Amino acid sequence: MFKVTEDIIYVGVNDHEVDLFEGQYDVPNGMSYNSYVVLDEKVAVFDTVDAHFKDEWFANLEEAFAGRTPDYLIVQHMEPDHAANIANFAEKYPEAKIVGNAKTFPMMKQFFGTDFADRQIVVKEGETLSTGKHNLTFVMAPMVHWPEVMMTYDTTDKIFFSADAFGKFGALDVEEEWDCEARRYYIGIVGKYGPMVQKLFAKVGSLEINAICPLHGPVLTENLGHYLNLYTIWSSYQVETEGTVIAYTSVYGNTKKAVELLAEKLTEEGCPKVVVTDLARDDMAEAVEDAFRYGKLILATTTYNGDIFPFMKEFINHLTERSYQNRKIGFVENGSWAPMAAKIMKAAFEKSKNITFADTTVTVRSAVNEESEAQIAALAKEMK
Ligand SMILES: Cc1cc2nc3c(=O)[nH]c(=O)nc-3n(C[C@H](O)[C@H](O)[C@H](O)COP(=O)(O)O)c2cc1C
Repeated sequence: MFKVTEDIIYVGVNDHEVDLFEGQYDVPNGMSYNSYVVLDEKVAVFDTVDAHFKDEWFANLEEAFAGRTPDYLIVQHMEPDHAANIANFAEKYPEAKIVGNAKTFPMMKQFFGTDFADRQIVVKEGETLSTGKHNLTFVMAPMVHWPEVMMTYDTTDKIFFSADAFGKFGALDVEEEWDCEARRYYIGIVGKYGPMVQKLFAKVGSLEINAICPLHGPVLTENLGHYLNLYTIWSSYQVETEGTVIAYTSVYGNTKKAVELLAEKLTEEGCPKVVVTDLARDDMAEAVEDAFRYGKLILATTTYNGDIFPFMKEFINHLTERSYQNRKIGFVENGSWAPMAAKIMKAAFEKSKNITFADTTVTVRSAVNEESEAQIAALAKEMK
């Protein structure tokens, strides 16, 4: 627990047990599930926490309440890592009203069998809830990243409660820099919804904000421009860092040899940053994060039973599913009798916006030879 401001207290929890966050993300430094209390004439609680942390969260609440009882539970997001304890909270604090929007309560009924009809406060865009000194204005943020998400601006302390936006992987009791795990989190969880993040920014961009209180990761209190700038880049699918990612798969090492040679040539050609990732062994979410971070991408894979290798297929799907765009892509294919991987990979991007393709395709027939070496040198020149 800690004070965000004089009246706003952090009452969230850290989770170091979670094996795969949201069922797919490896989170070596765990996760935090954030919840906040506004202690004013009235007491308001922002969101609950994951089901496994009811007792710890209740203990934090009681400590923060210091003998008072809550008047409101504000539900900004219904995903179970935040909403799992709504019913427990409602039972423990029967006087508290549940604040949500028109999309919140039907989802609540689905998860808990009740929508607390007699205790609802249904809010709309721009409506304000006063707790006394604090005026809480609600900002709808549909599909950032669920339909019912809303965020809240406290006009008094100028605090922006940002739901899942501005969150990151990693518990709060682990010291780590923000950008990498926030980028992997954003691209993975919010990446598909860039246009909705842009719509949200159009609404809140002019607000004076002293701190951002997300539902995961640290409360952001300094240099807020840095975070807003990154979200602007990420949500508009722009290149954040100049460089070239080589994402590859290789069964017996020949495609890998081609990739290693290509990485060398790229560096010789003055490429500012070369990132190489083995899609079968490296963290897939990290590879996806890198593909969105840098401006150029080389996909290198084996032809595999007349198709492409499974990890490459999965990787490309992660990109196209998140509206991967505004990038340049090059291909390295391997095939021992009928190489066709480059054609298949290129076709996967036919609906993607503003993608340019390198003129050179590297075709390795089983193992690198003089011909494919020359193609590798040519591709490096195009993709540096
Ligand atoms: C299970 C399996 C299936 C393959 N299917 C094809 C194929 O359909 N067409 C083809 O030209 N090569 C095929 N290959 C050969 C690979 O594309 C590639 O030439 C070979 O694995 C050497 O590359 P590597 O050392 O990077 O794995 C296959 C390889 C494996 C292991």
